[in-house]
Amino acid sequence: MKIEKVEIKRLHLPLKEAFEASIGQQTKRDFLLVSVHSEGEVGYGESVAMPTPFYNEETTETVLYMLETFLIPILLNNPIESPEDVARLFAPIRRNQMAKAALEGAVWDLYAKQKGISLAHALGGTRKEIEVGVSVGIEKSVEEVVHKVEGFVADGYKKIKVKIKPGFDIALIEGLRKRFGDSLPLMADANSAYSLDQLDLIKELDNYNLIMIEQPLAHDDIVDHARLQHQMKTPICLDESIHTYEDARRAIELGSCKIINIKVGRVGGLTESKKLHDLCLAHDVPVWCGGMFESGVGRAHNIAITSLANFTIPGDTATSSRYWEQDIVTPGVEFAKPGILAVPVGPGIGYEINWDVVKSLQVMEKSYEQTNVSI
Ligand SMILES: O=C(O)CCC(=O)C1=CC=C[C@@H](O)[C@@H]1C(=O)O
Ligand SMILES: [Mg+2]
Repeated sequence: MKIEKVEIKRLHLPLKEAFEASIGQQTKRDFLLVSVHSEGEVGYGESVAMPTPFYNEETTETVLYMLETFLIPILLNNPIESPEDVARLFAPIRRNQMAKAALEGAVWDLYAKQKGISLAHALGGTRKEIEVGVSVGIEKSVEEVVHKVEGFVADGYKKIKVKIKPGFDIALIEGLRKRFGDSLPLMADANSAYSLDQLDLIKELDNYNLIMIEQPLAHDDIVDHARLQHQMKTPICLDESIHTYEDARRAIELGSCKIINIKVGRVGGLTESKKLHDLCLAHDVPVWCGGMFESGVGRAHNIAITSLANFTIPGDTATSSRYWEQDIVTPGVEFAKPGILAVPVGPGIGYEINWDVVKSLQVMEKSYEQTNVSI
């Protein structure tokens, strides 16, 4: 397959309401929609980097820079047989996982469309439906979060993830358990807001039957997490600490976690996500698909990867209407049954782009064709 052209559109997509976590507040997505063209077919991918480097080191601007300067020229100048070749071509470039994933995801979609199969099928997925969880931000009071969760439970979401930070943690979890009882599938995500100095406080969370605690300690740590996991019965789940298959291998070996959140962008794409999935399966470590407030394009990629067998925990693959007044795909990503999304069976991502919506959100557009630049 020869990639003839790559297009990038930068879009500003406002969230229905602000979302707060310990790392700051989000009010809109500022992201890149990437299209790759070959032999009349077009594949789509999405950059999930945030505009600010508070979740990880990448931003919308760094992704744009890496795409233009290195990744797109490499792709345009090297014919590929399959999407796995893209990961191999990008391997000499260190990190910049979200930039790599945006382009690699578009090639996976293109590849599946050329073969006339769904992206899920191309990835080796077997599920026809996936269970869906929802991520709930920090609010001004425990009551406000409880109220939000009431709505999501009524919608049928299969897992509730609440954001915690020091000062908004134990009372919140206690309030939720009081209101919904012990059977509510509940977890907490700290986005690295704690250190081992707060060990006693973190250990208190063991009393609330949480499915897991996501990334309680530093974003670049696996050693302290291992210390913590050895002293807690609640499974620790790693998010920010895992960027590659090798990171996961080391974390599993150390006992730093019992669950891994696979975010396709954070680990550099679908090929690496698949490898990570297989590694975790071999070690009896369940995985789930985390979200980055994706538009329908990124959401469709997340649904496809979640169709693999070891994605046994509902992911943050909420519906389009959870975050957007109008998504950029049509139809929007919505439940087939409460809490359940159908895995699309049409070619590629299985959703069409709504170009009128894209046009209304677009703040920049660029196109790249074969050059003589060699990297
Ligand atoms: O996309 C979703 O629904 C989940 C969003 C979400 O919880 C997160 C996205 C990005 C950074 C964090 O705030 C958080 C996470 O860490 O998982
Ligand atoms: Mg997280």
